[in-house]
Amino acid sequence: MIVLMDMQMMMLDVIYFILRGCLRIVMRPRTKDISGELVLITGAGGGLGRLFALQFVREGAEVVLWDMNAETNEATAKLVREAGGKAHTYTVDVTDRDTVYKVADLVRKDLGRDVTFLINNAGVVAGHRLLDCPDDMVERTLKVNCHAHFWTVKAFLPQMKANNHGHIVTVASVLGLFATACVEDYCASKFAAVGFHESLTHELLTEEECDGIKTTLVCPYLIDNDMFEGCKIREEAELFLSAQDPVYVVQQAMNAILIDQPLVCIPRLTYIPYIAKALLPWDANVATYRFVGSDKSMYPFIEKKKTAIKAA
Ligand SMILES: NC(=O)C1=CN([C@@H]2O[C@H](COP(=O)(O)OP(=O)(O)OC[C@H]3O[C@@H](n4cnc5c(N)ncnc54)[C@H](OP(=O)(O)O)[C@@H]3O)[C@@H](O)[C@H]2O)C=CC1
Ligand SMILES: CC1=C(/C=C/C(C)=C/C=C/C(C)=C/C=O)C(C)(C)CCC1
Repeated sequence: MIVLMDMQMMMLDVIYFILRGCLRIVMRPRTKDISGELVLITGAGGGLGRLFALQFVREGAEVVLWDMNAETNEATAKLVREAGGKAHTYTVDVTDRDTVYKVADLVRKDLGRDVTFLINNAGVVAGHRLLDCPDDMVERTLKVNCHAHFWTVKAFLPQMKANNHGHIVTVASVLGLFATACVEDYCASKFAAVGFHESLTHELLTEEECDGIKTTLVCPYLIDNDMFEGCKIREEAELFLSAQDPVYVVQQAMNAILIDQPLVCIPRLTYIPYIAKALLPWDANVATYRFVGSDKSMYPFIEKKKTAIKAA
């Protein structure tokens, strides 16, 4: 009897959330006010990290910038200050667990307050085919794109839990939802980051005293910057799915964060291959990947990397 009542409640919930999801497509929910929040961004010296810093400051937040490159990190801080915001820089290699914990304590001591938003954005890719990829590069990708998320979340979640307030953002990739050839290190690390993020989200949902801590998984498609320079799908397909403007990607991610959206794929078209992967037979997916030229999309990227290494 109880199971039937539970099932009825569950079905009502499912219908309610589907309808709410549809309504949200046409009517944007109210955004939350993040003025005064303390936002920590990893990989803040780079493309998306820097843009995230500027967007958060525009929304009235204060930013803590972590990057292993002190120079580029300072350059981000300078831009933030020129925009009228407050920025605090720390040189941190996020793969170094002890440093992450030590600097997390230092941030709390220096600023006298808790980090409320954590943006796990730092990311790398080896850019070699599997058999040409040095082992230490494989390890580095997994450490930066996945392991580091464990260390930063373990460092800041206790403060968020104590206040029942916070937001954890994982910048993953569409390559954490479906894969393509020749980026094994990257896909493995991003699939792992997605798994970590989802499990963490479920853990927070099961703990009542954590209902004030939100999570957002950001999965962008190829971005028009240096990281995957050369990556290309079939020309005709590029008319529908081109490399994304980094500013647009960060704006879309911010929109999702501000309405506590759990997952955002950028652009929206990339939800289709994600769903198709689960629904279609493997070979049917392979046929579509071949048709749009995504099976060999990394070849020119890897060639470019090789040429750059030879030239250096
Ligand atoms: N570019 C793309 O096409 C896409 C990127 N993404 C993801 O978006 C995120 C941001 O990428 P994007 O801005 O394009 O890349 P960038 O290379 O421009 O930025 C990444 C930043 O992370 C820093 N970083 C790397 N390793 C560490 C480390 N161990 N500790 C601290 N900081 C580190 C880099 O420093 P340094 O410059 O010194 O190496 C750099 O400043 C990444 O997670 C990436 O995987 C997702 C989808 C597409
Ligand atoms: C595999 C695949 C595609 C191509 C994906 C590519 C080329 C993604 C590149 C993403 C990058 C570089 C992400 C970085 O984090 C399409 C065209 C969507 C069609 C469906 C399958």
